[in-house]
Amino acid sequence: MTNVIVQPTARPVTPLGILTKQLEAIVKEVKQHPDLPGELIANINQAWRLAAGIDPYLEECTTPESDALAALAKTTATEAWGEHFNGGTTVRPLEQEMLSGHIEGQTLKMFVHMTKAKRVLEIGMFTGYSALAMAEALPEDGLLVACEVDPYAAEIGQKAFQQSPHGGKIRVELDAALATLDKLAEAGESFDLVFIDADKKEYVTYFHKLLGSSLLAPDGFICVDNTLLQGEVYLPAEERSVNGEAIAQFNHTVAIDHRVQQVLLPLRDGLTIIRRIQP
Ligand SMILES: C[S@@+](CC[C@H](N)C(=O)[O-])C[C@H]1O[C@@H](n2cnc3c(N)ncnc32)[C@H](O)[C@@H]1O
Repeated sequence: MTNVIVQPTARPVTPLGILTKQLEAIVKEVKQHPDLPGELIANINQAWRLAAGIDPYLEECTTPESDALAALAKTTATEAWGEHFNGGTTVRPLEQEMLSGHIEGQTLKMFVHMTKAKRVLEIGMFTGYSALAMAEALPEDGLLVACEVDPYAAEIGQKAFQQSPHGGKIRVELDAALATLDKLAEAGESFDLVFIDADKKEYVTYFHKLLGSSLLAPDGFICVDNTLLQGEVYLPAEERSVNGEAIAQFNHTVAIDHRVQQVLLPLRDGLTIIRRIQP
């Protein structure tokens, strides 16, 4: 019996990925109707090509990931996550699509370089891809504290960290993120860069805890993943999932908070960058 299955293709989990898949289906359908106006068919084809070409082009023009990151992405993609949850191996329903990946990993790594961060906090580590990507940009005496509640995912990450010269900069906190944040705040720990990527329903609480404690350094930045939530945040509210509603409320909370400035980048499933402008 094996607990590993090969899943080479992840399902689309970004607005662009979903749009591309839908356009692809429309292109196929249109091919069955040669009686449609030629200009309409050409426009639909062009729309599909424009959408489908973006992600491969970003991959092509971005610095390749390290061997350690590539191996970790491959390991994560071949785990039988559905079976693991059904069999009780993982405490949460996890899936390969949770991994941030090449472009977002290199973006976060670049942010660590740009901010010259020495202490990074990640809330939601999964198998450690984004943690390792950011750790690769930390100085030798830098530290990344990674919060994860699932022991199985965390173990995969820790094994991968041992294979990287940068893994020694990562400390894993295995517990519910809110408990870890309280513990870190009580210890007076502080971080130059925080990456939020755990439970969408807790994002608002993470945000308030970071700003209301020592956790976010005075000049610190917060990066928040999935702030487009597959487009649900700008599509009609009655069509939203629980996570879509949680992210819509998070985005609104940040937008009206006068202590911060923020920008929502349409990278992958949406990445918001926040900086504190007053205590
Ligand atoms: C989207 S994944 C993180 C992906 C990771 N940052 C990456 O780029 O590969 C979210 C992770 O957060 C973890 N998580 C969810 N809720 C949590 C909580 N309350 N406390 C700690 N971890 C949590 C999940 O177990 C999951 O591994």
